[in-house]
Amino acid sequence: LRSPLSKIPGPTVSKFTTLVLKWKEIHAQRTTYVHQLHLQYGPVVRIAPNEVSFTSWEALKEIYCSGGSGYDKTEFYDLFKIYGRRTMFTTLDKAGHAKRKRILADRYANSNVMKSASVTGVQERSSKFLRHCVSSPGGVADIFVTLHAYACDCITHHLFHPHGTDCITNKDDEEMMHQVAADDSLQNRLISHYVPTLYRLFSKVLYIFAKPRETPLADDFVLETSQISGPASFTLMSRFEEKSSDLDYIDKAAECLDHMAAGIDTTGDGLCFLLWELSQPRSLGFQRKLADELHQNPGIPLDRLPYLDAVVNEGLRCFPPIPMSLPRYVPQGGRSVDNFWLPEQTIVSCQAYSVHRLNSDVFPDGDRFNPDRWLEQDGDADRRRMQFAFSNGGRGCVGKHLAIIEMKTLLRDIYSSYSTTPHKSMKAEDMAMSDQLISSRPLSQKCLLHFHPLDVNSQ
Ligand code: HEM
Repeated sequence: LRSPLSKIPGPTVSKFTTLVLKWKEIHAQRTTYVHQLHLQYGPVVRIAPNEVSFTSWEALKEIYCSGGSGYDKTEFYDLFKIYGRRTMFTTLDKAGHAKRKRILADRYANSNVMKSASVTGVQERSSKFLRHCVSSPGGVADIFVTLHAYACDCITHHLFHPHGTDCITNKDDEEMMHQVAADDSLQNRLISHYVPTLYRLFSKVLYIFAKPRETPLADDFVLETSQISGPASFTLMSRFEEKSSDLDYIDKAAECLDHMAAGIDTTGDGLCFLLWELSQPRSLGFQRKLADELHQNPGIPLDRLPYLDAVVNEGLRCFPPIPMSLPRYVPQGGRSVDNFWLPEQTIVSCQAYSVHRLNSDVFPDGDRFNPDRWLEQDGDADRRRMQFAFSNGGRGCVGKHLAIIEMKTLLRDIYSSYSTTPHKSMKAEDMAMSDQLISSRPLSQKCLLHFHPLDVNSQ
């Protein structure tokens, strides 16, 4: 009550306990709970005794960009350690993170991602995705699963080519991909994080009710594949061969598995929500505009298609695959964020879902899917800096360029030749957002779409 945080708006319960927030987390509803609090209390909300959530650009810049990579991460990221090791994603402090990033970032730079061998690999996998969907019985495909397969094939291509997966057609690879993507360990992992002693004592009992994360097939795949020499020169593995003295064998495998996990659900679910939205009757006009742009510009490079760019940006704005808070600690000495003084070690964060919907000066009518907003010259710079789907600053997504190429290639392939509509069995609730540990997926874990061939001549 006497903490400097007592002046921050928020529900009374936040002054006394973290229990309500934890309850919402365990029930996969953290993002919508925090969003409701922002709607009620404004851009700065105390969500727990030692935790504050923000939505403004000033706060976002301070927390994630100050000093280059913003404030240090909290122990929440310990939950994502792999083989007991810290990866670039799970390194908490600035110095450790910068050291690891110097080794890895090169292979995710746009100039490397855009190399012909890299782009051709994505293109082949996108064509395979489309062939698979349109040859499904009645032209109806469950894109939720197939998009994960596509994303897995693309990321493993970038990590290991020519030893990547073929989840779209190979059942064993698909099963391995499921272990990484269909993760139902939310409750188990949160309990291990919040009550570690209890967890150690009762983990066997807990196992019956809440499964831990187990990925034996993916572990084997990565441990084996990351030892094969002679990978293609654009891959992360080839970078590891160049820098072989900097990381040991387990560290390299941990990074690879981490990038697989980071690249499957995010790109897969982001595309899933976007294709679902484009298929709705309310969005068919946007789908038509996209198809028109693609027909009028055959063979034009992906980065010169403004409507395609607008559709991808609007998809990521409305349905950010990581919609929830990215927690950081206020550094030593405390800081002022959005005009509130916060003592050191206060947990602060922004969540993309709220940043994208509540800054109405930048995104008017923020709940509405409207790609056209990205075509307006006015406010363009503000919109792009508030695009928080990949986070911002030095700890923003390293896989951003790869993810964007995957998304644009697939959208171009689909809407150049097909239109999509939802299957009649699908309901809006099926596609409600279900929070996982850090990302969010469609509640029903299925998304059935009809693929209708376009009559190109009548266009
Ligand atoms: C649409 C797709 C994607 C979205 C929306 C996305 C989003 C994000 C976000 C929000 C972060 C910051 C997380 C945090 O601070 O806690 C992040 C970090 C990261 N992402 Fe992505 N991501 C996507 C695809 C990918 C892909 C394809 C890869 C493959 C390598 C990848 C690898 C990573 C890694 C390694 C980090 C940690 C970066 C660091 O700490 O420096 N992501 N991503």
